[in-house]
Amino acid sequence: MDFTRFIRGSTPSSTTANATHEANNSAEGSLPRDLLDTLSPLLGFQFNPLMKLFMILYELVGNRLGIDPTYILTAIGLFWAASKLWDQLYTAFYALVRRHFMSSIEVSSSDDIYLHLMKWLAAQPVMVNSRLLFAETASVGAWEEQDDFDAMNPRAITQNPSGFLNFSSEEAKAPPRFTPALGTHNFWFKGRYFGLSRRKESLFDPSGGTHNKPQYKDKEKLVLTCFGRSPEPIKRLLKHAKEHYYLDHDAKTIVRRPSQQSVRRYSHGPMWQTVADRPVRPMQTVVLDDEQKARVLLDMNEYLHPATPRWYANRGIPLRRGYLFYGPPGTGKTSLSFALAGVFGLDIYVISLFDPGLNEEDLLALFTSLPRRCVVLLEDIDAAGLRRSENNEFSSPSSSAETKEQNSEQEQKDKDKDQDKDKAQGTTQKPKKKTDWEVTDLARELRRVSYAAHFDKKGITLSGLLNAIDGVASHEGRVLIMTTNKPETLDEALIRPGRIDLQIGFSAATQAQARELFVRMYESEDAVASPPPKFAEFSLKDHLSSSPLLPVTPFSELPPTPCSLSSDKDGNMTDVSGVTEVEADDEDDEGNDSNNKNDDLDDVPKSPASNPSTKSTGSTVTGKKPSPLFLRNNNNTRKLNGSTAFNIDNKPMTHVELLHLADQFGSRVPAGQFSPAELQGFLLMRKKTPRRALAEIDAWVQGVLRQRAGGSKVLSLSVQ
Ligand SMILES: Nc1ncnc2c1ncn2[C@@H]1O[C@H](COP(=O)(O)OP(=O)(O)OP(=O)(O)O)[C@@H](O)[C@H]1O
Repeated sequence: MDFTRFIRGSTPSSTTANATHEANNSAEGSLPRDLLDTLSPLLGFQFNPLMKLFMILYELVGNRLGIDPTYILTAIGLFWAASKLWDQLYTAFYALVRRHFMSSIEVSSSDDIYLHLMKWLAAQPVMVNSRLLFAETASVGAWEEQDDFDAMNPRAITQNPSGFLNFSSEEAKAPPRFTPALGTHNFWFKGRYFGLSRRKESLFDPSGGTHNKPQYKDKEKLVLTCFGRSPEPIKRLLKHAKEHYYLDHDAKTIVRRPSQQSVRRYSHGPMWQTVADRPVRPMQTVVLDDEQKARVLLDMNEYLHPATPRWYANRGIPLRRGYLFYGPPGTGKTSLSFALAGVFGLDIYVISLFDPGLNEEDLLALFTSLPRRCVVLLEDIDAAGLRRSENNEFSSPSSSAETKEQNSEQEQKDKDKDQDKDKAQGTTQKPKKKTDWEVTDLARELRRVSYAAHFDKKGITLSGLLNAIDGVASHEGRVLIMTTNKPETLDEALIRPGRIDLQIGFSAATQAQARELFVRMYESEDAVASPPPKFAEFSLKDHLSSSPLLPVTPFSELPPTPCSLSSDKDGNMTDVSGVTEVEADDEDDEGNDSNNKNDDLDDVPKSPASNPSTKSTGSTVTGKKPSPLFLRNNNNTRKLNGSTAFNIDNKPMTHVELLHLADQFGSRVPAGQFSPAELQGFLLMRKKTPRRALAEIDAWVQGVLRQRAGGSKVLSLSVQ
């Protein structure tokens, strides 16, 4: 349609003039000057700079190209309509194809699979080279940094002129992580074409999260599609991404804790969030009586065996296992929990009963959402103060009379303190007027208010905890570990058999344990860096054959392992694979070539139970010999038994010498006086100077004992 003619004809005021102009225009190439002139005052175009510009362009195109601009406008309009039509058709066609010939899987950002996929996608070259990317600051954990450092990555740490390490520019050097941006992407994987759509949606959070105001929260979703009526290729892709994610997790223990309250309750997000993945703690690094270690290891292994659930079910026993680790602070309760999780390749789920955002329903929901096999760690269970109240009802201090007692006790103490102060100042005991407020009064009042708030708080009661642990709706399959410094304060209901099946006691270090800590601190790096021990390292043929629970697993079916645990005909457990200890006996150490496995086997000391030189004292073993079990693998044993020198503090030292120093160190530490954590602290301050540690241990022991006798809880610089 010729718009110029149409408009021209529709403007009556200019009909006559048009006739003349038309003749001129036809001579000049039909320029629509008249049209514009006519329309401008009518539509007020002359006031609109944009329209003015448009008119100039309109004229220009017409004059220069000799084409009627109306044709161009018409063509653009048609193109636009065609593209819209194409869009509609494409969407309809794609929806049809998707419904009948494609498969898709959606992944929510609140799920772990999302993390797996994102990590995998970020490592795909096709994605990295994509034009639509999302950049994120990649957080580097302490252990990854170590890997970087080992690999001599250019990001290696710099030193400042004074020779000290300097990390100021470290963050700046960290490269960001690129993932596909919001929108649609396509990629090939193993010969298949996949579509990936990353979308964002807003969810209403009535809890208000941190600001306590209802708000919308963004949540992401990934949709993976592929051609074909089976989603199998996508499932394979997800499996691959998961394997990729856990590639280096074999040597890691993942630590999780409850997610934020708002995520758990309102966003339908995950109940647990990962807070750390740390290197597996090798079992041999936990210094503990071998018998105790073996007991818990064997028990846990039996419990986690795939045949166990049926055995339990057939007998109507709930599939749950609980351990109580008790003992003074710093004796290795948490360390053993982590080492156990590492041995069995389980994640650790840590719950703090002090978490103000945790109530009984949450606790139950958390236990219900645990994976099939995992370790649940409830630390310092005594400090939560869960016990029955006087009328025999289960309650926490928040609702018990105990707290009230504590409150009034404290008030009484405050009053006594005031009186003492008065006495010391020689002032007479004048009754104070109600208006004479002092700082102590204010403090007392504040405490009263905080106690009142504590009372109001809906905390976790003992019955709530018991219900979560082994109520009818409670999760089965988990291993529950409770740790406590004061087992005697626990309610017997909490630790009755069925809830706690095994109790492991920890105590201050014996001399043998002090010696072992010394060896571990200074042994060569090669010896320390043994592969993370898995359960399969312990061959349990003999044990299993006597077990009522499990079918005998043929020895050959167990994966090849660097060390094995077995029991002799008397039931004493010994190491039969080369996980051998180094004899404390110098004669044996010197000049003995222990590469011969038979020699190693001969060297294996008997378990404390069968060894007359050692004596079991409940939680610890006294005696000279260090732990024979779980100590180190064949290679390390070879190194340790040999007289090969390794460098420590740039000075050569043979293992024989190290063991000799360790013996002396152990004999100078009084048994049962220091926790392994304290000894570790002392050694860490001298972590590269074993000879200095030996020279200073006596002074340290005397200094600490003296300070303890003086009631001091802090160590002076001279003692440290
Ligand atoms: N038996 C042990 N063997 C090896 N290291 C130990 C042992 N006990 C303590 N440590 C060291 O001491 C530190 C504290 O240990 P851990 O946290 O396991 O003690 P804990 O008994 O759980 O203490 P708490 O009761 O205060 O929680 C850790 O660094 C650990 O390596």
